[in-house]
Amino acid sequence: MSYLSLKNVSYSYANGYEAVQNMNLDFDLGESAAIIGQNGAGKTTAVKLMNRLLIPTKGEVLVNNLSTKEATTAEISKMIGYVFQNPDDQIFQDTIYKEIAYGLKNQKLGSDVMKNKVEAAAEICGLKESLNEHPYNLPYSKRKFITIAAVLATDPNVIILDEPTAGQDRESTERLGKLISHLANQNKTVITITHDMEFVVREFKRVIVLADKQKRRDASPREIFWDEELLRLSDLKQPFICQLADTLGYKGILTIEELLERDKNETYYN
Ligand SMILES: Nc1ncnc2c1ncn2[C@@H]1O[C@H](COP(=O)(O)OP(=O)(O)OP(=O)(O)O)[C@@H](O)[C@H]1O
Repeated sequence: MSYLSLKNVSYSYANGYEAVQNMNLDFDLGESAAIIGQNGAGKTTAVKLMNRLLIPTKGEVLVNNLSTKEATTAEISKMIGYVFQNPDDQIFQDTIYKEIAYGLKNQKLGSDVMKNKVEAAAEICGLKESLNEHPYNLPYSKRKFITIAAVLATDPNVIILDEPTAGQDRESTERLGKLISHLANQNKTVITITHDMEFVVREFKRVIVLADKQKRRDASPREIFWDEELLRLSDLKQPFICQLADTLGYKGILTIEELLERDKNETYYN
């Protein structure tokens, strides 16, 4: 039994527009995945169904065997943390400390325990030195880490990140990669929506492609990024290294190391 399951899930918005159609997905604990797809494919709608921000119109979402139709939002958000695409939709406290601590308020923790949890989440997000600052004193890229820290502090088993690399420089993108590995080592599940294909190749072993409201494929990055028909039908592009390898006539390459190795062997044998 998977920890998180979408079973034949469809969702229509109030205006009648169906954004997710008959979707089936399963996630075990410790299993991370990237969700990719064109704008409007239904990615954000799908993840909002996972944490009960939306409730399926048809089908069922089960979290640890509990249907989101029967659970409260508070029950589900203890298990599934969601980091919004835009941090400014999530930040409303006047210090970073208070922002990270906010989700812990109902847990009736002693102030020392609370402080330890806030500091641990801040540390991993590179914010430990800024806890007394106003969130808006920090640039957008760091504000995104404030919202990640606020979710991590509540210690959910599943963390959903919506476009985490958007607006991030290389250093912050590397920090995100380390964070995802760290969470996987703690048996957490990280589900990341992204348009950043290089990030997908570096950080994920499982990729889910959504197109036109539906799941098109759920496979490894190599299978996804060398499935030319899938990419064409889903209007997706290969990562740059795959494109370069393709131009050189090498199929199935995913990383620069693999490309250099293949090129060395070809040169050697020729
Ligand atoms: N509140 C809403 N009411 C009606 N339609 C909506 C609403 N929110 C989203 N949609 C529509 O549902 C479809 C799927 O939107 P969704 O945000 O899930 O796509 P997405 O794959 O996350 O896209 P993006 O990459 O642009 O964030 C889009 O056509 C969008 O316009």
